[in-house]
Amino acid sequence: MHLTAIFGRLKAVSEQQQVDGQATGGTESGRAGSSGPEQPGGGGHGASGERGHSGGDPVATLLVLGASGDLASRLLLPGLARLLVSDRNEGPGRHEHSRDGLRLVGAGAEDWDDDRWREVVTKAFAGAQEHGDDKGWAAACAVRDTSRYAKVDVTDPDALTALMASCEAPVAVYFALPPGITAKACEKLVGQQLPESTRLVMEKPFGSDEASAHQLNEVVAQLVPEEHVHRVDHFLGTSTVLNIFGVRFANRLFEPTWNASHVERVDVLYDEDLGLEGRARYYDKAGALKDMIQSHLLQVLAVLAMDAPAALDEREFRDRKAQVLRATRLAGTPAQASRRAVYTAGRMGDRDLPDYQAEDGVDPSRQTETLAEVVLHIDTWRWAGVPFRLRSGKGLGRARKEAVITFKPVPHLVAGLHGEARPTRLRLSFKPGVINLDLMVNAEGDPFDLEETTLTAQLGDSELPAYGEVLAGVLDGDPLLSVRGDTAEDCWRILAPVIAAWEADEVPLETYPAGSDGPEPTEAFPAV
Ligand SMILES: O=P(O)(O)OC[C@H]1O[C@@H](O)[C@H](O)[C@@H](O)[C@@H]1O
Repeated sequence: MHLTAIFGRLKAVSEQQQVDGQATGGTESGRAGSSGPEQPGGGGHGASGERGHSGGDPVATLLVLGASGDLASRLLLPGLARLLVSDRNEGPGRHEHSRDGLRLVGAGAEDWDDDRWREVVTKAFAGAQEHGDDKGWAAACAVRDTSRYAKVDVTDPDALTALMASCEAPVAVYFALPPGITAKACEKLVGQQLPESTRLVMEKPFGSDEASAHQLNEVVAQLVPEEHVHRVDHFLGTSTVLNIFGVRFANRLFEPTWNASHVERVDVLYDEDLGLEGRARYYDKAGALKDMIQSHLLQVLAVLAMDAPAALDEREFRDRKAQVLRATRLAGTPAQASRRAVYTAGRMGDRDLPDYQAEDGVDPSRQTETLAEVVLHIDTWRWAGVPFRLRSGKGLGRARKEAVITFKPVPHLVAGLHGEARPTRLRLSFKPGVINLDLMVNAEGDPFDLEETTLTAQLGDSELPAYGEVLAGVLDGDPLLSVRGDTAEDCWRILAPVIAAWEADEVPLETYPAGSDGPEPTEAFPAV
């Protein structure tokens, strides 16, 4: 099922609840999303970001800082083009804002002119034409042809605010920049007058530990209200992650069993058959734990484990996610509940991968892991004692990207049924979008023998790629799918003991040949 379809169905409920909330004064309008002051003093933000409501004013200008970078050309601009050619302007979706008249401004340190920038935009937009009709493509072309470029030093607050002021408001400022530069640019903006209703869009990692994330939240809170901050986690924009809502909350079958009484364990796996792919400069400093688990997989865990929100609006949804993450902790000591490994030379598919530590740009003394696993517990009535294992690695033989919910065995197997009753497993595959339900049934031939079978539902292609979905939220002024400030801090807090133990070399760095299934399974880290 598509995200749009899910949202389409749930929208009516959400709107009704918002109406009810307004009528009864029931929206708790003082809830601060992040730590830090609730209403910033220094910035010139307007009051349009009403709390408890998804969606504010649609954005008039998308200002991309870091316009010449890889993120802009490879993900952002193609995602924008797909959004513009899609029929999302006309629903059924969460919002029905028209994006006619959207302005796109690229900015960066390069001495480019408008033509040079438009070449980049043209190239990045080209692939979207086949996904839309003539009207959609005309809308994308209009944005492309009116886009402009500005040279700017983003750490010069006067220059940056002057550029923002030259754009039609509301402006969404997308920091497609390394996190250190983004943080510096934000710090410099404190005390500056920002245009009305400015949105700030920031990529992962948000901070480098709990304290720095907290500090950055405090800086950002002085610039704009929390609802105007979009901390991007593109996994929240993938339809297959969002389809977890459909499975969980639109079926009577699963929700009553979605708890510690019936679930044995939950595994969230993101095994990639990719190597470094030229990203040593970034990846060797991050490693699998910070690159994937600290951000993406904890978000997936939150969506899998949260209580049902009353509505899919930013406050309800993000509150539910935050509750889960606040209750999440490592299931034991780092030595018991975390595992790290690095790939050695091997053959992955039809290519040879060198030893990770021999790759260009890798510093072997850093002991960076290319595979990380952690086991977490969620200390709530719903999940007490259930292990949630998160694992992600590169250089693996098989790309396996799925959440596996393993249910407990039946309490008693009826005498006379032969064979082993293996536990029911629900496997939600992120790529491709497939839902599998492994069940025991009576075998063909002998009706008293048991055998396992799998029911499979193939999910259709999503209308938008993840960055198209992320940008839809940004341009609609809806932070629903972005990470709230308190949650960004919690994700660092959860993994802090692991990071410290790995830095102190208290957990051995194991190895696995590239192209294999990773390190050998153990009791704490079993194969599923
Ligand atoms: O499968 P996707 O959508 O490309 O997401 C996975 C990627 O997510 C990125 O955020 C990580 O930096 C990459 O290392 C990873 O490969």
